[in-house]
Amino acid sequence: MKIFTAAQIREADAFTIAHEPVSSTDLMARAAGKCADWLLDRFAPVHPFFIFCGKGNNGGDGLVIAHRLLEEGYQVTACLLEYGNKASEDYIYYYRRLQQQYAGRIREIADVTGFPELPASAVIVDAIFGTGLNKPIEGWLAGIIHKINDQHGRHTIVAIDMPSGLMADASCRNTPVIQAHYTLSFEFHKLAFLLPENAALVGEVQILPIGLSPDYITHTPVRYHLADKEMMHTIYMPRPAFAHKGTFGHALLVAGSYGKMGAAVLSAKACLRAGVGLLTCHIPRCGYDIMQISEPAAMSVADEVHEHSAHFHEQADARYKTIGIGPGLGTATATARSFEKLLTCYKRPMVIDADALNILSVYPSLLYQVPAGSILTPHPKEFERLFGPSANDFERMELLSKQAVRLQLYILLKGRYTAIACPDGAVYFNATGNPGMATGGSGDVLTGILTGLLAQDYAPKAAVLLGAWLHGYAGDLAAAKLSQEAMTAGDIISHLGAAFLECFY
Ligand SMILES: NC(=O)C1=CN([C@@H]2O[C@H](COP(=O)(O)OP(=O)(O)OC[C@H]3O[C@@H](n4cnc5c(N)ncnc54)[C@H](OP(=O)(O)O)[C@@H]3O)[C@@H](O)[C@H]2O)[C@@H](O)CC1
Ligand SMILES: [K+]
Repeated sequence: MKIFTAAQIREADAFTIAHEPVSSTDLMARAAGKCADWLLDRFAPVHPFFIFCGKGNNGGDGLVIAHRLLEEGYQVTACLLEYGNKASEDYIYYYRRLQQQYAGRIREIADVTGFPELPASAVIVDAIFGTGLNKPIEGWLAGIIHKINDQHGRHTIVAIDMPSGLMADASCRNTPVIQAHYTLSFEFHKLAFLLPENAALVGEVQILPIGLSPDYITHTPVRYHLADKEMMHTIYMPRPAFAHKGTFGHALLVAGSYGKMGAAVLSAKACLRAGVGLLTCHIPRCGYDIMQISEPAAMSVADEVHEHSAHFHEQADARYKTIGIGPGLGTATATARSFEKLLTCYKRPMVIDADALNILSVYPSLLYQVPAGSILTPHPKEFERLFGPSANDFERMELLSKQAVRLQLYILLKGRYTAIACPDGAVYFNATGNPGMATGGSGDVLTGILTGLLAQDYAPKAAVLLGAWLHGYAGDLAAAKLSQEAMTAGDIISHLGAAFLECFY
């Protein structure tokens, strides 16, 4: 699914009205009607509704919703905020209709003292500002936003299109924004919904299709995308019937050090479960028995050094389709040196994670040696160590995309919506996964999966999109069976098979 900017959403709106048989008032009726359907489905008539409307088209949506709920016999107060702006044409149209039939249900509010007393079990609908917000909310309107937020623990707050005060494409940190329990948004996700800094503001997001022009949607280029199942079906490659283990590549995993062999084992198991043909693990001498016993399907090569690996560059030759490096590796100087040498001799796309990323952040010039098309998988702290801090999440997304272009790498930034930046600057968000995966070893599993997919000849972009999707999907299956609390990284691996089956069989 494409993620459009606020300006593009306005364009899509205008394009639809110009090219499809729908007027602007009808499109508003359709969009707001979808919200009303959702509200009617969710809340019984015992809930009194307070619908706060601004004077643009978001407010117009609020008026349509108010009218519809009144028609259905609900108790509704339409709270119209009179802040001096000229109302939009569609707002005026639906205001007149409401005024004609339900004048008694309209309440005009011109300052904070006009904020209504809310009875128990009231539902607040926020239709104050949507994509047209062009500056932070100030003055008494900000007071209304605070008053609504004060009700967050007592009443359900449903935002229409966006929580008022939030901008689709820019940070609103430290400005007044509605804290919604639900956001009912039209047709597309907005970038703002996918960034951690807004997690407490948007609540649960419902995307409601409103029939915007498919022509516009298909032909308008965007930077941001939300990965979906449909996309995975175009990526997944079923196995040929006459396949043998040579068909699915030989991967080298460079991982583990004294006290951190678990990371190497998890990564190896995940790589095998992702379908690699053959796997060799380069591990420190101390980890040899551990790996051999924990994962008999993997071959092991022990380093000369006991506690960490320092000679893996000697291994890295054309036998290996790809290399996954980093989980539990440690950052000993000898390890860093071996990594540096590996980067001069091995030129295929590889997967770089954890301590291998930490080595890159200590020796940033090595970043330029990383083979084009490789996949880096930092969490936010590792990302900051590599590329520096950002003032907010929007700037971090810019930086992510810029660095992927500059270095010609895939950079996967872990999070609730993991963001994957590509060498052409495009960024894909992954929506699978859950907070149960915020647990030690989860990243090592991802490295194993990505390495396994690259070895099977998935192109790096396909591998990183499919790998992130499967990792999250398996995590969701594990959480459904075991709970988010009780699941461990190993459970992600043991649900990978079910994830493949559910998604592709
Ligand atoms: N996408 C679609 O296809 C569809 C979209 N629809 C709906 O339209 C919504 C977008 O409508 P919109 O463009 O009229 O903008 P909206 O957010 O209502 O506000 C604009 C008003 O706010 C004002 N204003 C701005 N900032 C301000 C501030 N800080 N403090 C005070 N005032 C401020 C601004 O004034 P200005 O600064 O321009 O003078 C203007 O008066 C969209 O979110 C969705 O709900 C559906 O109905 C149909 C299908
Ligand atoms: K709103």
